Amino acid sequence: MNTSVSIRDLSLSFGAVTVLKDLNLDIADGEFLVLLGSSGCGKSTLLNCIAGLLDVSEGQIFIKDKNVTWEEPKDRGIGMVFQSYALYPQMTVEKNLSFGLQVAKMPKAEIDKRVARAAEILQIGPLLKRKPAELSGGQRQRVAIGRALVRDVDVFLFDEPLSNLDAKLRAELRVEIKRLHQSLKNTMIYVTHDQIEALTLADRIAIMKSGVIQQLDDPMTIYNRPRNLFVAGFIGSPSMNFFKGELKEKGGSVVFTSGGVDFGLTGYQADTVLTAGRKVVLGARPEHIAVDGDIGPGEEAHAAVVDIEEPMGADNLLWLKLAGQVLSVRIAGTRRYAPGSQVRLAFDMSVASLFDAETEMRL
Ligand SMILES: Nc1ncnc2c1ncn2[C@@H]1O[C@H](COP(=O)(O)OP(=O)(O)OP(=O)(O)O)[C@@H](O)[C@H]1O
Repeated sequence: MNTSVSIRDLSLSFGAVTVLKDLNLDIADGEFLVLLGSSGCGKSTLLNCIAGLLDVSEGQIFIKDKNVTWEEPKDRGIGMVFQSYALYPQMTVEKNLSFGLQVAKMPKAEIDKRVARAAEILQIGPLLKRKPAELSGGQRQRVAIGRALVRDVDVFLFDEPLSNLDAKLRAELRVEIKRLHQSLKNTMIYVTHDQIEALTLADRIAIMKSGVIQQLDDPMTIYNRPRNLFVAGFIGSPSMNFFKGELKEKGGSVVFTSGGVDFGLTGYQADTVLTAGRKVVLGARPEHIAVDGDIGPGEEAHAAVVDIEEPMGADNLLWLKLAGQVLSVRIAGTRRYAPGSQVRLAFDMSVASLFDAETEMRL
């Protein structure tokens, strides 16, 4: 791979607290990489190390094959977009865009060209004479992106750029950022705790927990083949269903058993040999369980009872009881079930996940 950013054995501690430990990560030229994790997992710290806003304790950072570990932020070829916009309040939008270039003594004609191009790409031309206070949150964030854009950087760094916006605007700007990446093809590293942003924007997602990357893969692999229980539970809304149980021998093959109910594992794509006696957790996403009429001929089905339903327009989320456990199943919004209804359920094991109960790793 043609590497744009390379992080080697990076560690960072604040006093006695180690936030990042021996972290390695290669980001390809033109890639959209999302750092995803809950609050405090170290994703902003990692981004700030790449930006040069924090000194690393150990390790090295390369951008375009150049060791930038101890370079000033301005010399790294990066542009950063923050959650808080960080615009100069007393300057017009135009001045906010051009100021950095003027300080760098760029010729006026070139500055004008770049500002005009950024304004066109981000559709902020009519706002150039306004000050930040006269803009909406979404417009301010466009200006903040424009400020990185005019600098013509190799790598864009985004730190939760959409967090301060309301849900509708967030969805709109998410699409714009994706469009921006498709047209510019720059390397982009994007920090978020929002799994929808991660799944929709990323070429690859690095999911972090306690300063350690848990899985680095394309969104569909992360969604369909989570490496461990943490990733499986973090990605997906509504969450994946988890059943505690164990593997057992039945009629010459290994099945999963839980609460006295046996589930055949036909179609399961195991990474390791499945051995009877092992304590495991079965994970099944709500849309990977078929109900009644959706069950194919000859498919193994189990009796369950509807507890409640949550109609959401396009989808209906059924909460059911099976083998003494509660699970959720997503069906079409037009299909309705009264509480107490008896239904049949079939699990699609080809897209299910099995985890070792002790190590929590995928089997
Ligand atoms: N200057 C600092 N001094 C001490 N600890 C810090 C400092 N900055 C961050 N930390 C700690 O480092 C850990 C990682 O912080 P970081 O901001 O990278 O997390 P994050 O995943 O980006 O979370 P958030 O989404 O809340 O910003 C946290 O436990 C935080 O308390």
